[in-house]
Amino acid sequence: MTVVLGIDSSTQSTKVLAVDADSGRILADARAAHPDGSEVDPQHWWTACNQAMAEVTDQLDEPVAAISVAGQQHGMVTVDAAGEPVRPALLWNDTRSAGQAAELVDAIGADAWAQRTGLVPVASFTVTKLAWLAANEPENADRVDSVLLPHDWLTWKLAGGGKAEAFTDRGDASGTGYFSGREGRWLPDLLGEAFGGRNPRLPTVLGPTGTAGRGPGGAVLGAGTGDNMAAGLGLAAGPGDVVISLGTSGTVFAVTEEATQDPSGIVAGFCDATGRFLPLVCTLNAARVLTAAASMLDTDLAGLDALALRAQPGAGGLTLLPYLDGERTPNLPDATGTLTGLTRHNMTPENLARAAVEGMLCGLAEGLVALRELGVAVRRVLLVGGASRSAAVQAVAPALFGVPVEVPEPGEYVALGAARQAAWALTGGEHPPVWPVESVRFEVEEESGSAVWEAHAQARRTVHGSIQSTGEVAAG
Ligand SMILES: Nc1ncnc2c1ncn2[C@@H]1O[C@H](COP(=O)(O)OP(=O)(O)O)[C@@H](O)[C@H]1O
Ligand SMILES: O=C(CO)[C@@H](O)[C@H](O)COP(=O)(O)O
Repeated sequence: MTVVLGIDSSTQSTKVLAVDADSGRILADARAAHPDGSEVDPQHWWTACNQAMAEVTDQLDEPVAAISVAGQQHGMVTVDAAGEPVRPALLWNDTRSAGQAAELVDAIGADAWAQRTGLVPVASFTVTKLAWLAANEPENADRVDSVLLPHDWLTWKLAGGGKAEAFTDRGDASGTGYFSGREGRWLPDLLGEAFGGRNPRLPTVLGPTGTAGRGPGGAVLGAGTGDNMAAGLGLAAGPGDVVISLGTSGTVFAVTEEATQDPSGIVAGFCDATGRFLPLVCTLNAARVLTAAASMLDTDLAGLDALALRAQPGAGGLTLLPYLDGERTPNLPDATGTLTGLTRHNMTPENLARAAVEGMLCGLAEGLVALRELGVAVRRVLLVGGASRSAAVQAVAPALFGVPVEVPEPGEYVALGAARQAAWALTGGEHPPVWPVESVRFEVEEESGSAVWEAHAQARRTVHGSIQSTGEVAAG
């Protein structure tokens, strides 16, 4: 048996799966938590990665032949000439660089950004974080020898760190804001302009089956990729499939043959992990809206589900705009959440729970509309991420998305995608190994979706006006 490891180093935790490369059967799994916060010392990820890997390998009889790491996208990991982090990493959900994002858009215009990089800068993207570092911590900026993403840094650490060469893939590179997905190359001029004329070293970009050296025990290291790209690979998403992930972030994405460009900035034109493209919409507020709502209602996640399922669609007229951590799509980095429509009669725990589920899902439903507008076919939604396990989410999602929803089992598709990439790195060839994916299907049974969605859109217009992609809020 050939054993491969897939590692998912995402915002809240590291998850590791050991998989039989021939059948796709899961042999062992483990997870280790990360600290909270949008600024994190990468050493915490390394500690969690080693802890979860050790737990998995202790359960195996065979050696590990290959390893791939999938990581949360966009995080700015700055490394000095001695190979040490210059400062804690700034994560994708850190909004402090919103001002720099707006300045970068003003400098060359949203159309030029979309054409050159597939993206229009918002605070999540690495390029804006480097601009923030240059403006606010110039001494740290001067010490930066290379800039890596979380998955690049972990792969490099697995290869021994120090003098080992650093690698990335086109999927994760496409989320930096200084990479051209269509041309498959870095854009050092954009990086230099954002980073005050500095041009740090960047990792070598590998193709889907490229290898990044050898890791622990001589295991082959795959290129790794961003967590959303890995989920696409783990699910073998094809035409008509839209993946919606309800993790720390909410993401809506599809795999396409052609690169997309959306100058409105709503859909980011990323690359995928198979040589194709991954148009994606991301919200900052997903699974943690439900944990926050459960805590407010003094219950747990199962209790929140039970409450939400007792309420009627539309939550008796309550609408939650769940911008609890600010928001990226729509681009409202400084927003807070809003609950509208309260009356003495509808202010019940059941309606509050239902409004939290509907509010979170409406943010994703907007992403589905944006993908459709770019010509992406939507025949079914594949729902993954921690909150896809919620019974209330599974019940409410089909009506709001307007298409059948399939929840694949088991749940860790980012780690599974990383494992599949590792197996592909061993075999080479045009296509990754075929592994079966079982799922449970939920049909559209209620007509209530469009009314809930319209109430959400109306609340958004009332509270935030009509929102432009650059973060401007125009009354309207
Ligand atoms: N049954 C559930 N209902 C709602 N949320 C859940 C459930 N199970 C897990 N979650 C939430 O999912 C989140 C973790 O999802 P995950 O996809 O692992 O996140 P990430 O990969 O972004 O770190 C946590 O916020 C957790 O509370
Ligand atoms: O910024 C994005 C996508 O553009 C996020 O999806 C991050 O990749 C973090 O993902 P999770 O930790 O929520 O899985």
